[in-house]
Amino acid sequence: MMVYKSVWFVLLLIVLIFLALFFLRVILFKTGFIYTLKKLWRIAQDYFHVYQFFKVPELDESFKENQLFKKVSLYLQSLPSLEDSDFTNLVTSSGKNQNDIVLRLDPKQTIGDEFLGARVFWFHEAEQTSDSKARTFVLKIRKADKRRILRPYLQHIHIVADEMEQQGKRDLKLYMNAGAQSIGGDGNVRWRSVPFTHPSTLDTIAMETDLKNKVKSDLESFLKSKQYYQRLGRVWKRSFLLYGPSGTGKSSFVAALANFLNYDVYDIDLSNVTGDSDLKLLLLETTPKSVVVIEDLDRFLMQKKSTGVSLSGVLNFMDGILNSCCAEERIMVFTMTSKDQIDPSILRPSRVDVHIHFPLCDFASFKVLANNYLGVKDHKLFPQVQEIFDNGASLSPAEIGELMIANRTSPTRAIKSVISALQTDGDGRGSRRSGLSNDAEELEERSARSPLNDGLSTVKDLRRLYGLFRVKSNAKSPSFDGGVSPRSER
Ligand SMILES: Nc1ncnc2c1ncn2[C@@H]1O[C@H](COP(=O)(O)OP(=O)(O)OP(=O)(O)O)[C@@H](O)[C@H]1O
Ligand SMILES: [Mg+2]
Repeated sequence: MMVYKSVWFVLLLIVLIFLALFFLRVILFKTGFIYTLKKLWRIAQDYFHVYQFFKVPELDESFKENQLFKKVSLYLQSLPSLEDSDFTNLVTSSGKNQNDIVLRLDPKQTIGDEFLGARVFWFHEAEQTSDSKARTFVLKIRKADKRRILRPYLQHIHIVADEMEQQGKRDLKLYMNAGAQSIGGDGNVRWRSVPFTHPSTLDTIAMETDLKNKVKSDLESFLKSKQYYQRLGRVWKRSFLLYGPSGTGKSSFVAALANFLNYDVYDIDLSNVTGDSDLKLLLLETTPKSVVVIEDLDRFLMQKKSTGVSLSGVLNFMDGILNSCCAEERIMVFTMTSKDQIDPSILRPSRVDVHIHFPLCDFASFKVLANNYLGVKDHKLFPQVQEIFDNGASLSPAEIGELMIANRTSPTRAIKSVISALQTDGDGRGSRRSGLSNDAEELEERSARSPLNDGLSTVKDLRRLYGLFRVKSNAKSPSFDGGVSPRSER
């Protein structure tokens, strides 16, 4: 009887021990008791170390964006400790894909990072100035580790951030020059920015395939040629002159360039520039890896009223002589309707590296548009469309695109509306093919033209309805007026 009782007692004891262990495990692992112990241990360790603090402000002393701040911001997003920390901010990406959720360091948050066996910390410091945007990242690093790891750690941040940029994880920005009135000593900057979300890509631009491939390989070789440019003592920039009638895709091409390269865009409005030195300062305040654009340069140069920017100011700007600012890659783009009345010095060889002509739509471009807008690769009406194009009739891609959008529910109706618009409005402006020429060497021209047709048409209705197409000047884009013979263009 006694043995029987003690067996029961032992069994009960074992069950109790198991239960106790089970509850202890739950308490230790599920309640964060261990985590708290670890944290206390780390705080105790930190207490006995001497730390140094390195600040990375968002703006430098001349209120220019600090590139290191951008890189640190990107780098911190990649840290697993940000995801694992007690709390952090979830924000929607301000970039192209607004459905993306990204993690952002909270102003009250400190996160750790490990590098070469050393532990470093990052936190935010928001400075309360008149400009509420003044933010600073602070790197906290043990004094004993500083000499060993600081430099390699900063290099590591550069490498990781550059990789992330190349993978398109950087949110691109569109900068616009704010005008003289907003530049002051109180921290106001020359450039204002908004997220750059233009969806245009080189694939969605309708242009000759050969030309597109040449542009792509030109850009790729530009990206790889840092040493080459340095050896030649030349500014590491590439410049493009885009010319062609309104609505042929020049601005869309600029956006496509930025998306292709993953570069920010600086859009210079010359009417907001007070003078040549202001223009230089604007260029000085652009950041590397950017596309700097001046739109409608011909219109500006031919304007009667003076804006303070001289031709030589523009030429210096185009040459990017400010080597100090342009040591790193920049793409410059100038757009214009036509090169005909432009001062020859602007077109001098080597001033602008690549000239690209944006013509009115031809059949090949039409097919790209039909694919983009209607999802149609082939259609029974295509031969008819081709014949009309072959006879010289043409419209701008913007006009054709609008017709397709308006009739997008029925591809057949859309193509028919394009056919009828080409027959009534296709005024033979499409007599020049697109071309890319290095140092102003032009591609051949086509001479097919067709008579101008008067009368109200869908395209004209569209023009009136949307007011989409800016009529720049009668001399430069006569075909939009309908009253001037297309032969007088060019
Ligand atoms: N070559 C093209 N490929 C694809 N879409 C185009 C093309 N050209 C124009 N479009 C469409 O037409 C619209 C207007 O084009 P965009 O603003 O790029 O023309 P633009 O040449 O800059 O005109 P402007 O000289 O009036 O500024 C855009 O919505 C664009 O999508
Ligand atoms: Mg444009």
